[in-house]
Order: sequence, then structure tokens, then C-alpha cells
Amino acid sequence: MVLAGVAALLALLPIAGVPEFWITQLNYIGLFAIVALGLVLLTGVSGLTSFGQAAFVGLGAYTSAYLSTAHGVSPWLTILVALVITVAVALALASITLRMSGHYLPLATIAWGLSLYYTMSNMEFLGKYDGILGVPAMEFFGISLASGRSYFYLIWVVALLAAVAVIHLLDSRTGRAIRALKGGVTMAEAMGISTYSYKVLVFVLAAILACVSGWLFAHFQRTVNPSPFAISKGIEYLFMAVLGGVGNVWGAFVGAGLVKLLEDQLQVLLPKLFGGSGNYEIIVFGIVLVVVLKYAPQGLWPFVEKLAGRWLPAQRRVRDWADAAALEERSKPTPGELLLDVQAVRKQFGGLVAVNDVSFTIRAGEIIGLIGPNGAGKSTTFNLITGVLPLTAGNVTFRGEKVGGLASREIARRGMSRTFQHVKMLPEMTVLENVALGGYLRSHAGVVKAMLRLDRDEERRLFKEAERQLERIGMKDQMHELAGNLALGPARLMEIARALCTDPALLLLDEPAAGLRHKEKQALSTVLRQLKAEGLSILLVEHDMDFVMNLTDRITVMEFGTKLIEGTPEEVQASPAVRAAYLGTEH
Ligand SMILES: Nc1ncnc2c1ncn2[C@@H]1O[C@H](COP(=O)(O)OP(=O)(O)OP(=O)(O)O)[C@@H](O)[C@H]1O
Repeated sequence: MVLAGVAALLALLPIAGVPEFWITQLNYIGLFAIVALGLVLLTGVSGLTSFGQAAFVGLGAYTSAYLSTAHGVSPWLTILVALVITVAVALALASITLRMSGHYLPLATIAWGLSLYYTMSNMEFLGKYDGILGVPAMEFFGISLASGRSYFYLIWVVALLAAVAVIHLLDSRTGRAIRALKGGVTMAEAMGISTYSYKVLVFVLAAILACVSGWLFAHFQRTVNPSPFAISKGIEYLFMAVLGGVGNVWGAFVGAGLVKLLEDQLQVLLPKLFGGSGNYEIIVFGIVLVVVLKYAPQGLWPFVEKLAGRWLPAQRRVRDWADAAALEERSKPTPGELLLDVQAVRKQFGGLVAVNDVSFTIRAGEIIGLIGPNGAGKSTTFNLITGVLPLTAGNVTFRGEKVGGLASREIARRGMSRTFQHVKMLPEMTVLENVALGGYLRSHAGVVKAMLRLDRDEERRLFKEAERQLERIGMKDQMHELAGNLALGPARLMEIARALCTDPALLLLDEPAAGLRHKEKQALSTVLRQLKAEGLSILLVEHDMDFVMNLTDRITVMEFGTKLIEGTPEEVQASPAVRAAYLGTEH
């Protein structure tokens, strides 16, 4: 509704006598916003910082300018060539840079941003620093788009369509996978998501958006030269995204608008103030960026949203999945069947043997406890089974298949699902959406389907399943709450619902009772008992002896990386060795 209103208002501007100057400004804002939109996806949503987007704008602009001037190719075809080149370059750069972490990635983006800029600037056939003149205007079914007023429609139709496509994408199976990138790779991979593939995907999508903006830019300016594609412009694009609110699609528009308007004012004002000419506005931008990062790290969009919230009702996901078909389920193991066989697994961290040839088995329908004092090697064993850590030696067989050495997402695909000692979730998503992330491997819709909203049937099925799992653990009433607002107890339960949403054959819980209050522990215990009654098999890594004693069928006790004893809770409780291990005395 609001979007339709904004679109209608924009459509009226060129015919409502708005001065040419403002139409030109709005054209630039639309062009910049398309690039910043890519940065919202890349930096805001996925946590990958790029200073090099201007180079992709240049690729789009130069490809179209060259082909349309030197070879007379229609701009409607040049965009296809530009996109092919951009995707190829983005894939090549992604393969080199996206495995880098920390500060190396932004540094690498500066490096290739500079390389592409100087490549474009030194090509004879691209006119070197003079660039290409006489780029033809576009036509749309015989209508000339030579004037800024007519071109305005093309720019803003593309910008708004791109925004809507990104909004649709973010609210989809793929979007949840992309959003999971920011929460670290371990959780996403445990849900079956190939984090590297999704990083490449957002990188390519951001490059495509920059390329489209460059293509539009070339036929708007009708001339291209290297300066708008320099690294300083790349920094400015990032500044727009950060200023507007890098976590939100509309932040890209707010940021692009503010930076463009501010830049124009400052370019007039500052030389008057300081005398002489110079890019003084860069200094002001730098200061503003520091202030924004310090006082409003989410950018300005949240303020706009808060203001708008006074008049517009808060939007809640419409519960439209009541009659959706259930998701398919995997074949379940028969009770008593050997489910997990851990055979002499070993993990060495340098000279430290954290797990020393530990073996145990789990049969379908059992709850098995893995306990031991701090540092005994429980979590490491757990990570070896789930593929988070590679085995130094030994093997793990799951449902008759060797899984030792597989990536954790491959193990998840085979029906093992886990929770984490320190809850890993996406705090800005609702409880329901977090749980739906667990259904990733049970669904298929990709980027294009999501952008075109052709994934709604599957989404309804996913949300129905997520709601069912929340109901199973008694959290249905909280499904619309933001996950970040949950207390620790409900957050741990939410993780269990997310793991259940993967339709596991074996559920692995890493210290689920840690940090819980007595009442919360009781609630958790009830849920786990109920899951067992429903036939689920569970491996429980726990520190809390009492919690484990009342729940499990069998217990394996570890100490200093080795298996101390295995037996029923009664046997373990009666063991002097276990008591000594917990009390820290000799045995
Ligand atoms: N990545 C790592 N690098 C080096 N040492 C590690 C690593 N992870 C764990 N360790 C060491 O391995 C040993 C076992 O740790 P682990 O976390 O598996 O124990 P735990 O039984 O789960 O303990 P807690 O109950 O405190 O979580 C500890 O001595 C720990 O310091």
C-alpha cells in the first residue's frame, strides 16, 4: 500500500512541473540507490563489506557505452552482455576473495576495485581517461528516453522493482539462508546451508545491481569516463548504505538521497568557506560516518520507521498456512535399530588430546547422555559427530553410513540435527522464521522463484511445519516475537524446535540446561520426555548430573578426553569413579 503510494507520487513528479534540477537529482538518487541496495544485501544482511562496488558500476557503464557507440548495439542488448561480463568477473573475484575472513575481505575489495578502475582507465579502446563520448540515448518501443524526465521513469521503475525483488528475496527460504550468514557459519551449516555458496550468491547479486545502475548511468549521462567508478565512489556507496541503514532495503534509498543532496550542498558551500577548490565534502562525509557508526549503527532508517510507526500499524506475518500441505518426512529408523555408532573417535589440538578414542552407540528411540566435568571433551566429541570439527582418527557411522569426514551440512542432510551450547539464532527474525530456517533442507525454492513470489506455496508449508514444531514444544504463542527478545530458556527451546523442523532421525543437544532456572529446566525436561515418547532419539551433552539422571536411558561419562564408564543412570550414579571425577578427587 505504502509502496504503491510512493510509486504513484514518483510517477506524478515529472509531469507535475517539478524543475529539471530536481528531476536530475532524483535520477541520480535512483541510480545510487540501486547500488546501495546491493550493499544492503552484501554488507547489511550478510556481513560482507565491499568497497569495490563502483568498479561493477563501471563494468556495466563501459560495456554498454562501448558496444552501443563502437558497434551500434541496442542498449537493451548491451545490458545482457554487461550482465554476463559482470557475473563472470564477480564469480572470479568471489572465488579468490570470499574465503577470506576478518579485515582481509574489505582490503581485497579495495584491491580489485582499484585494479578494475585502472584497467578501465588504461584501455585504448575505452578512451583511456577521456572515456567514451556520444553514448546514444535509449528508446522504449519508439519513445525516446533522451530527456531526464522520460529517463526518470526507467530509473525509478528499475530501482523500485529491484527493491521489491530484494524484499521478496529476504522473506524467503533463500533469504533466511542469506540472513543466517551473519550469525556465523556453524549454525547455518548445521541447518544444511552451504554458506560459501550463499556468500557467492549475494556477492553476484550485489554486482548485478551495480552493473544495472552503471548501464542506466551510461545512457543517462551519454558519456562515460573512469572517475565515477573510482574507489572513492565505492566508499561513497558504502557510506550511503551505512548512513541510510544497511540492514534495510529502504535504507539504501534514504542513504542515496541524503548523500546526493548533502554532497551538492557541500560542494557549493565548502569551497566558499575554505577558499580554493577541493573535495572537502569527503572530510565531512568521513566525520558524519564516524558519528553515525557511533550513535546510530543501524543508520537512519530505524528512525524513519519509528516515526512512520506512529501512523502505520505494525505489520505481522499473516497466518495463511493453516490449510497448507505438510512437508515430506524422511523414513524413520525402527525402534531399537543401531542409529549412531561412534568408533574410537579422537581429536588432537596440537599436543592436547581433547578426545581420546571414545566409542559409544545410540539405538533408535533412546536418550543417551554424554556427561563429564568441565573440559572433559564432551563438546568436542559432539562437534566430531556433527562434522563441525574434523576427526583426527576414528569413525562415525550414522544409519549404516560412514559420516566421519563429511561436512556438517552433509551430516545434517542425513538426519542429524543439533542445538548449540551458546544459543545461535538470528535475533532480528521472529521465532517462527528462526524455526523455519530448520526446514531449509526440506524445501527447494531458489532466488528467482523468491524474487517473483512463486515460492509462496512452499513457504506456507514451511511456516505450517515451523508452527507445528513450536506447538510441539509449547511455544506457539510466542511465534511472532522477535527471537532476540527471548529469555535463555525459551531461546533454547526455540533452538530445539528449529532442530525438529529439520525432521531429524537423531537430535543432538549441547548442554541444553546450561544457564536455565529451575522452572525452565523442568519445562525442558518435560519437552524432552515428550519427544522421547514420540519415538525420537536424542544425544544429550550435559554438565548437570541431576538433569541427565532423570531423563536418559544410558550415560557415557568422560573425563580428560577419555571414556570413564558407560551404563544406566543408576550404575553411573553408584560409580565411585564418576563421583570422584565430579568432585575432582583421585580414583
Ligand atoms: N579449538 C580448540 N583448540 C584447542 N583446544 C581446544 C579446542 N576446543 C576445545 N579444546 C580443549 O579440549 C578440551 C575439551 O574441551 P571441551 O569443550 O570438549 O570440553 P567439555 O567437556 O565440553 O567442557 P565444558 O563442559 O566446559 O563445555 C579442553 O581442554 C579444551 O580447552
